[in-house]
Order: sequence, then structure tokens, then C-alpha cells
Amino acid sequence: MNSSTRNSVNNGGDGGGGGGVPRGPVRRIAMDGSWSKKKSSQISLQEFVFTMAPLIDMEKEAEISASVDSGSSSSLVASLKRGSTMLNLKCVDVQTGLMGKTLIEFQFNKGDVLPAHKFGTLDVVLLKPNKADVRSLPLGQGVVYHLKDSSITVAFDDIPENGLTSPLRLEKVANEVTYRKMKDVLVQLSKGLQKGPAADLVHVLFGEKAPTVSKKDILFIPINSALDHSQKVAISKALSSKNVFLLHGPPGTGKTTTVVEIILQEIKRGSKILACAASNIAVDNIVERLVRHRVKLVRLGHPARLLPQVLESALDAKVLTGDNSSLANDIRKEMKSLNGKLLKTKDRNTRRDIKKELRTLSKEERKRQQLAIADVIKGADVILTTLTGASSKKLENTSFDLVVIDEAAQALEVACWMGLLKGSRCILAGDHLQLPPTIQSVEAERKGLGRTLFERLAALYADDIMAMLTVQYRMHELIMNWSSRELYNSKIEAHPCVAAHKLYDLDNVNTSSLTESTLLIVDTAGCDMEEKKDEEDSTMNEGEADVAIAHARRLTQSGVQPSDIGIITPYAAQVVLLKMIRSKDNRLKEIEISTVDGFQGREKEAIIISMVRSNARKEVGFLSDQRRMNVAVTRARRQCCLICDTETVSSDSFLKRLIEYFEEHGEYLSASDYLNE
Ligand SMILES: Nc1ncnc2c1ncn2[C@@H]1O[C@H](COP(=O)(O)OP(=O)(O)OP(=O)(O)O)[C@@H](O)[C@H]1O
Repeated sequence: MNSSTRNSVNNGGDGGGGGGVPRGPVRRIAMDGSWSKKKSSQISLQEFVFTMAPLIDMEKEAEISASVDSGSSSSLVASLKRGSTMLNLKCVDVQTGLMGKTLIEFQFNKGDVLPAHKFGTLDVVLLKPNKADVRSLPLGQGVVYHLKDSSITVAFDDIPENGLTSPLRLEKVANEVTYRKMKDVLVQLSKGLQKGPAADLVHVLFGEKAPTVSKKDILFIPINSALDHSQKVAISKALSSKNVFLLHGPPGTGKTTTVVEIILQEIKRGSKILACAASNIAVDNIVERLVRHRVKLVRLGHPARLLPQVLESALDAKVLTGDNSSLANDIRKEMKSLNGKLLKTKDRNTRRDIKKELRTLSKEERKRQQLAIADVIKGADVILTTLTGASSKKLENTSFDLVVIDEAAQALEVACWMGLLKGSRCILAGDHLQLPPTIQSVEAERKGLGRTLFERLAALYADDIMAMLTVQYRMHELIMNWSSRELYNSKIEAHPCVAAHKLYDLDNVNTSSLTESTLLIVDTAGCDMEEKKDEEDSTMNEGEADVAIAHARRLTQSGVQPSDIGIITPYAAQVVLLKMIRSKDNRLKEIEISTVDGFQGREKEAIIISMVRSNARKEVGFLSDQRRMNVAVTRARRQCCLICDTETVSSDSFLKRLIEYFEEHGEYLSASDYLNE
């Protein structure tokens, strides 16, 4: 967990304007005041470039020093603390899988659960002997393929030949390519963009020109017949926008459903679309939903990083079926036979002729390959890729009528520009009242690197260019109401299909006071359940962890499926502790345990939140970030159980209101009710 994401959110009152975000929406309270709302949202292009360039360097440095690349043994210790290195691993399985890659599974030598870490699927990692010098060459480099509580599986291009039998360590590699690409985008922006598809858009996004919309209302025939009123209004506004539109999607309101409909409607109008998101998963999610509509699309990205269900849409797969590709294939066959001849021939003249022909063929093969790629890109209505992928050479000469960025409130603004420079119009979808991108460098964070374009434009233009989705399809209305009141000016309503749903409505779940409760607060005050620090300085609370597992066990005893339960907590050390306690009971192994940040975008029927902080000083740390608690509570569909020391957390006024809300609308229990279970 990264303490640098400790931001405050100030929810101003709504000055009216239906369907939009609260007026004066999110203000970062910067220590030096350098990012007041006005200044940061009205930043000029030049200011933006000059501010961001050093911040990107700072962030890159922070990431490099978080990995062990810097080469000193103290950096190894620091890296362990930050969870970027995992020591004491053993190889438990080797398999060939995914397009010839070798999948190696590792487990922890010293326990059933992996130690606290910040590895995620798709991270690039180095494999080294446990005690190897920090500068030593790795046994192999791979990509994290699969993560479980008890093991991590890495995809390697080649099997490391030796050393797999001794204790091993994995190190996360800093992703320098992304930083280089972000710097390149800043250079492009700093040159001024008189030409290029985004020449006009840039002025609008930096507040130099007002955004425009089509004069006539755009009517459309929905392809998805289930769209609700707020979704239809948002789609109509998006279609009317001539340069920029913000789709504000609070939790569970069908943001991706709406994005997909916008893309389908734009295809009908003949637009060529670039659809991006910061993460591969978010991009694949859109691909999956568009494929059902037989859209002409192509997914750019390394096949090892794509979900299996979207591999058929991958550029590599599509290129293989084109005419130019089969020509390239024929050429390769011819080259192979010429190479055979070359080996057998001694005559100098013949050899010279063959080599000349091989050179010509090789040039032709490359050209055909490039043409094959260009054919696929030209023939597609929608190209989907991550923001980093949007700056790929393959798209160098392609421009788009529309650039769509999903999860835009979780992407760095600089990263968004990699996609934005390719189109004349853009639609950004997201929710700036949930967690922003994680920034490693505290200083870069403080100076505004994490301020997203979505947030900046929401402050700059507010309701003029945005629409908020207002019907949610996830939560019981009691769970939703707290978040709606605190952050969305009470504008969200629960769809009747979820408004009153209870745990006991699920198959095989008993009806009892436990499964009837929607909101529950379990108070640890006075129960001797103080927080502690682990070796890496992350906070944890053993008493709370026991209570959380005991509550989860009671739910499963009432018939709730373990896979329908999630336990989330702001602190990484608490995640490890919870997993260790859970590993003692095999029946609970399907329960998901995660940090709040890691669970953004997900949901479970029952969510248990362990807030951890319990101290005489009444310190609450980054619990006070409204966005983190907003994400935590809104992951729950039918029951949300809050475990906390009410005396400590009530010292923060926002959290005090949360506690009061749970006490007023839910069940109150003391943690002592769970002791000795
Ligand atoms: N108009 C609708 N009618 C019925 N169900 C809907 C409608 N719109 C969305 N949903 C359902 O709501 C759920 C969430 O939708 P979707 O994944 O599009 O939301 P999201 O806003 O992207 O999610 P998140 O909150 O995770 O960002 C899905 O199960 C989807 O089928």
C-alpha cells in the first residue's frame, strides 16, 4: 500500500445543474497550495509540459529505487519493504503453456501464504537466486501470469537452465519504456500541434477554446434495449459533443455498458475509433463486450498480456489471415529454400546472386508484413489498446474520429495524451470520486502528477461537457445511500432489481438476523484490539483480523458461498495477516482478501471491511481519504460489514458520519461477540 495516495477530497455543495457532478467537485488540498482547483484546472499547455516533465522523472526514479535495479544492498532492503521483491521462493511446478512460454509456479519457503508484496499480474519480473548480489544477472526475465495467496506463476520466454532447485527471489522491474513514451508525448505537445488530428482538441482541453456541441439534439436507436434514462441521456450528449465529453460513472452504474453503446452508435455513424484504458484488463473487458456485436475490431498488445477470450481479436491473429501475410509467408518459404541452396553452393558468382536475391526478398517480406498490419488496422472500425500501446509505431500514420478512454479517472493525464493525440474528439469515462492512479513518489504526487485529466476537465467545464449515470445495479439501497449522500449529492438511485436484495435471497442461504442485515458495524473499542506495525512498517490489527474471519465463517455457515465474500482493508500487512488466519480453514479458501485499492472495479455479495486503525492517539492515516472509503463500501452488493474501533476512527469527521450512518441504519455488534470463535 502506498501512503503517497493519501489525498483529501473536499465535496462542495451542489449549485444545481441536474445529472452532473457536485459543483466544486474534487479539490486536492496540497500542502503548498500549488494545486488549487482554479490553477490546476486552467493550466496552459506550456505550464503542463514544464510541470509534468520533472514529475515524470521523479516518479521514474521512485519506481527504480523501489525495484532493486539501483544495485546497492540497502536498495534490496528498501525494495523488500516496498513489496517489490519476494525472497525465499521455491519452484513447485514447470509447464509449457501460452504460445510456447514456460509457466513456472513459485511458493513461499517459509509459510503457506506469500509474504506481503505489490506484484500484480502482467508485471515484468526478474528471477534470481535468493542470495544473489543485487547486480547479478538474472536466471530469467518473465511476466507475472497468475497470482494466488499461496503462489505466483511467471511466464518466461525460455526455461532458466540452472538454479531452479535452490531458494529463489523475484524482483519487480521498473517499467522504463512507459516513462520514455510519456516524455515523448510531452515533447510532441511542447512543439505545439498546428497539424495532426488533435490540433484543435488540444486547445479545448487546455481551456483556450470553449468546447462545442452539435446544435441539434442527437437522437439514436439504442442497440442495447435495456439502457436506463440516465444512460440514454449520457449517450445522446456524448454523440452531440464535438470535441470532448466526460461520462461520469459512479459505482455500479453501468459505465462500461454505456461506453460500449457509444462505440456501437459511433460505428453506425461511420466513425473510426480508438478505445483505450490504462490497464489491459479494462481494455479486454470492452473487447469482450464488443465482440458479441460482431464489430470489426482489433486488439493491439502482446498476446501474453491479453485475456485468453480476446486472443482471436489480437492483431497478431488477424494479421495471419490477410493476403499480404500469406505473401510474406510464401516469401519466407522461398528464402528458406534459397538459404538451403546457399549452404550447398561453392561457386562465388552463384553465391553472390543468391545473397542479392535474399536481400531483396527480405526487404519484400518486411514490407508485406507491414502492409499486412496496415491492412488490418485500416479495415477495423475500432482499435483497442492500452494508453501506452496507443503510442505504438503500428498506429503512427493512423488518425481517428474519436478516442474513447475508459477508467480515465485512474490514468495519469500524460498517459491519456498518448491516445488523445491520435484523434479529433474524445470521450473520457470514469469516476474521479473513486481512487486515482497510484503514484510512488510522494513529491511528484504532491506536485500534481496524480491529478487526472478527468478531474481537471470536470473542474474546468463541469456540467457543460459531462453527464453522470444515476441508476446503480449493484448495491442494496442502504449501502448506496451513504455513498450517494456523501459524494454524489444524493443523485444516485438503486434499480429495483437490487434496491432491496438481501443475502438470504441467494440460493441455499438461510434466513436469519445475520443474513437479513444489510449494514453491520462490529466495534472493537474497549476490546483490547490495538493496531501494530509489521517489519515493513505497514499497520495491522490481529484482533480485527480474527473478527473478520469469524464473521466470514458465520456467513458461510449460513449458506453464503465463500466466493461471494470479500474481505478488504486499506493496509497491505492486514491482507497478509488475514490470509494467514484464513489458510487454517480450508473451507474459507475461496474468500477473496485484498487491499481496497486492489479491489476497485470489483464487487461481492458480502463485503467485510477491516479498518485496522486503533490507537490512543486517534490517528486514522489514509482512512480519511473519502475516495478510499467510497470504493470500500460500494464493493458490496447485499451486505457491508464494517469492523473498526469507533473511538479511534470517529476522530475524523467524515469517518464519524460513516459510523453514525451504519449505527443508525444497521446492526451494531461488539467485537467481544466474536471472541473465542
Ligand atoms: N441499463 C441496465 N439495465 C440492467 N442492468 C444494467 C444496465 N446497465 C448496466 N447494468 C448492469 O450493471 C452491472 C455493472 O455494469 P458495468 O460493468 O457496465 O458497470 P461499470 O460502471 O463499468 O462498473 P464499475 O462500477 O465496476 O465501474 C453489470 O452487471 C451490467 O449488466
